[in-house]
Amino acid sequence: MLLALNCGSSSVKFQLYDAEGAATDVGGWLAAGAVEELPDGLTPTVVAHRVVHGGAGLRAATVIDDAVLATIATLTPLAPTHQPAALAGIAMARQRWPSAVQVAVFDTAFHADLPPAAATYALDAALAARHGIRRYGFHGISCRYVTERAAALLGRPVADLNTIVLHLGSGASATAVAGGRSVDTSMGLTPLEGLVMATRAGDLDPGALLWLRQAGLSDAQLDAAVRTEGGLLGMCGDADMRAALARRDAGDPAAALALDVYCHRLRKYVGAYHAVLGRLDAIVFTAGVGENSAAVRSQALSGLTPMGIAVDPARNGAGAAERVISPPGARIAVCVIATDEQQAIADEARELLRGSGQAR
Ligand SMILES: Nc1ncnc2c1ncn2[C@@H]1O[C@H](COP(=O)(O)OP(=O)(O)O)[C@@H](O)[C@H]1O
Ligand SMILES: CC(=O)OP(=O)(O)O
Ligand SMILES: [Mg+2]
Repeated sequence: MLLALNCGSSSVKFQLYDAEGAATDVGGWLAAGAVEELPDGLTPTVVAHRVVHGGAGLRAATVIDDAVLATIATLTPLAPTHQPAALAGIAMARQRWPSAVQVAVFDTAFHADLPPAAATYALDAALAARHGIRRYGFHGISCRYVTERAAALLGRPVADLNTIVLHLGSGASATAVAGGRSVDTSMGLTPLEGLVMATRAGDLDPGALLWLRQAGLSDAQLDAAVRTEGGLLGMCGDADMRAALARRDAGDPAAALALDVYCHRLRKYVGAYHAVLGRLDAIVFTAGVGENSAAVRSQALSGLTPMGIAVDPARNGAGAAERVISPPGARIAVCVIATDEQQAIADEARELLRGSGQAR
């Protein structure tokens, strides 16, 4: 039995898989931090954990030993919303199932081979190297999974497909995937860069932080401004997209502006990544907002018909978990694909253990 554990910023998602790799009926989610409340009676032989940041040292899924654990812990300052939850999950699992193999599966791994032109920040090279400042990228577990599912849906090999993945959950990111490889992604050194998120600001002039520091904000206040009190929450008072949409539809101008900023940022990344890829075959919407909000999907891609990108209003309404929502015959397929990070974590762990002969 393999237990996949996804200790996230807003929840703990878990799923148990049998020896054949099929999901059992033991699975669900708990509130963030409630990892101790996993059901009794579980006896996994493998526990596979989602770890958001692997840094430069952990570039692929790996069995967790003390050295790996120490490396994961050193990356906490670069992902303070996520890394402590993963460490707590690993500590709990090691204590509760001491003979199980613990595996870490990294959000950064899918982006480990980003082209240098996309991974490098234009800083003093020695400074950047000394402090490990480069683009790592996140949501890679989800990106890889939905890219493969989209290729299957469209009946084309992953290797032939150029895709933009829009993972829109609490955290949100855009990724350009060329033939199954990540070639650019909007999150960077940390999961703060890029799109507008529930409470994270995303792209910001670094001068704004310097200016706010000049104005007397403390380190903790600067952190809050961009990580926990920005994004949708900061602009309109609601972090939850459903609430923001309801407020906009009821005529709240702050919510309307927040939605406009959110969708404008998305549209800008779609255009940028179309240029990065040259030829674009598919755009994939996934995660809580991407899977469930027809309003965000249509607003984000509005006005792009001259680029061959359109959403069919009838298809954009509720429908199958994996479906095409562009008009029939469109040059660029727009898809909705429900992500399944637990399944992807389980698959990657099983692949690793099969390779090292530890599968069971
Ligand atoms: N029907 C919906 N319409 C709009 N947003 C939705 C809907 N359902 C869920 N969401 C949004 O999805 C987000 C959470 O996405 P999810 O992928 O579960 O996040 P995470 O795993 O990062 O915590 C929340 O902001 C929530 O408002
Ligand atoms: C990396 C990241 O931001 O993850 P999440 O969207 O689950 O917060
Ligand atoms: Mg998530």
